[in-house]
Amino acid sequence: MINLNIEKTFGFISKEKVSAYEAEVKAAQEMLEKGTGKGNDFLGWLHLPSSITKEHLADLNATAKVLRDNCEVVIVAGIGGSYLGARAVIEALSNSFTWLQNKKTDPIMIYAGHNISEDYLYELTEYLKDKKFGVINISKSGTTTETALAFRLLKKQCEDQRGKETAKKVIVAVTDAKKGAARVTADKEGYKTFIIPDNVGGRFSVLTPVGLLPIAVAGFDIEKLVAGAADMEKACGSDVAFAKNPAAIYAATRNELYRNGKKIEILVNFCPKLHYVSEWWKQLYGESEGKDNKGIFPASVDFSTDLHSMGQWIQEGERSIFETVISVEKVNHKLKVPSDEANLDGLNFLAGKRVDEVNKMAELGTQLAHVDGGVPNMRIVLPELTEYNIGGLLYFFEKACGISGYLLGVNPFNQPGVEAYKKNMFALLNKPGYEEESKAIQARL
Ligand SMILES: O=P(O)(O)OC[C@H]1O[C@](O)(CO)[C@@H](O)[C@@H]1O
Repeated sequence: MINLNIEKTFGFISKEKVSAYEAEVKAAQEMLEKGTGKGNDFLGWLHLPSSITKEHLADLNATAKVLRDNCEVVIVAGIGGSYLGARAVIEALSNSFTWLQNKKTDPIMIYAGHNISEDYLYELTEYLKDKKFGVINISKSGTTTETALAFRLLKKQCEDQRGKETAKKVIVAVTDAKKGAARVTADKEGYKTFIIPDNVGGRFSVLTPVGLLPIAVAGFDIEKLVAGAADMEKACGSDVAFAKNPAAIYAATRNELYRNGKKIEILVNFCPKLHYVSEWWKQLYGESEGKDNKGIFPASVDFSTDLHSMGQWIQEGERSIFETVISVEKVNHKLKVPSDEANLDGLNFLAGKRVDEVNKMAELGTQLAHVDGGVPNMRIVLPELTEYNIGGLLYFFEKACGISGYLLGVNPFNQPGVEAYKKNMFALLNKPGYEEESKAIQARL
């Protein structure tokens, strides 16, 4: 279970002011529970962990086995909420170099449909030429251009390379029950499909088949992931006292910081495996809160890597930021710094120490330096990188996001702003149905 510490924000905001959010948070929790707030048709994530059945997990694991048995590479085609959650979990739990090892017990997971780079797609299709590959096509709307484009290429290549019958077996669709082109194709081709519930938005969908299927295919235990999320659902429940509820405290603290001019939250890790947890978190908070000309800007850094690039800005730039650090208490492996008689690099003062001890001192030193430099600091401790803990972390962030959005006074469950670029792109590409927009945009060029 995670542990949240907000002590190092108290030089900047007061404990009393955070505690004073209790009533506001209670109201936000009630809006979520009773479905009386904005975006109330998208609350399916709220009690999702505790409602996932054993049968559903067994169905996912059975499909994952088909892909694992028949594929050396599996492509997860999706964008935003339709790939970030899966990638966040898979990368957090994977050996950093698995994909380079010769003896593989799990399929290589590759992501596509999250960009429109011709080089990326060309290089991917080239790489796949001699591979037994499968595809998980993930799109809630079933019409997202980036994903549909990649899937068109991958479907054709899979059928050409592996034959239509095998392709049918190794292509799985995760999409809406009825709507969208991905559903039409899956039904027509007879693919195995999983449904994304109507009332779960993309960025809250990691615990639906959107995240669970790829995570199971990659070889991780989705039962433990869901168990961790379910325990966190309890720990962050509306019946848990404000002071003991981590989602409530996190939501209150970040809103109090925002109201005091801290407009940017930087999610920090000291473990590169967590890079995609930050990417997932950025979409979750960015799409949920960045609207009506309001919202904390969610940013992220990987330390100590980025201390050597962004560290200067964070230490001495404009004081409009705060940090939320995810700290992993216990690493998976042991590696000690060797001693060296010549000591040419002068590192013998570290000899015999675990590498993680050096990392932890970098973490502590950074926290003290940044707080001294005027950066409020929250700390989330994860006991270990396991399915259970990651499941808990993801649900914690989701619950806090729902509360935080209501504290901010926005609808945390829509994303009208992302349509603007799509409309222009379709107009520029002369998509049927966009004739008027095409004319108007051409006149502006
Ligand atoms: O699952 P879909 O419908 O392809 O959408 C992918 C992503 O695109 C968005 O709809 C934004 O356009 C996100 O909210 C979503 O996670």
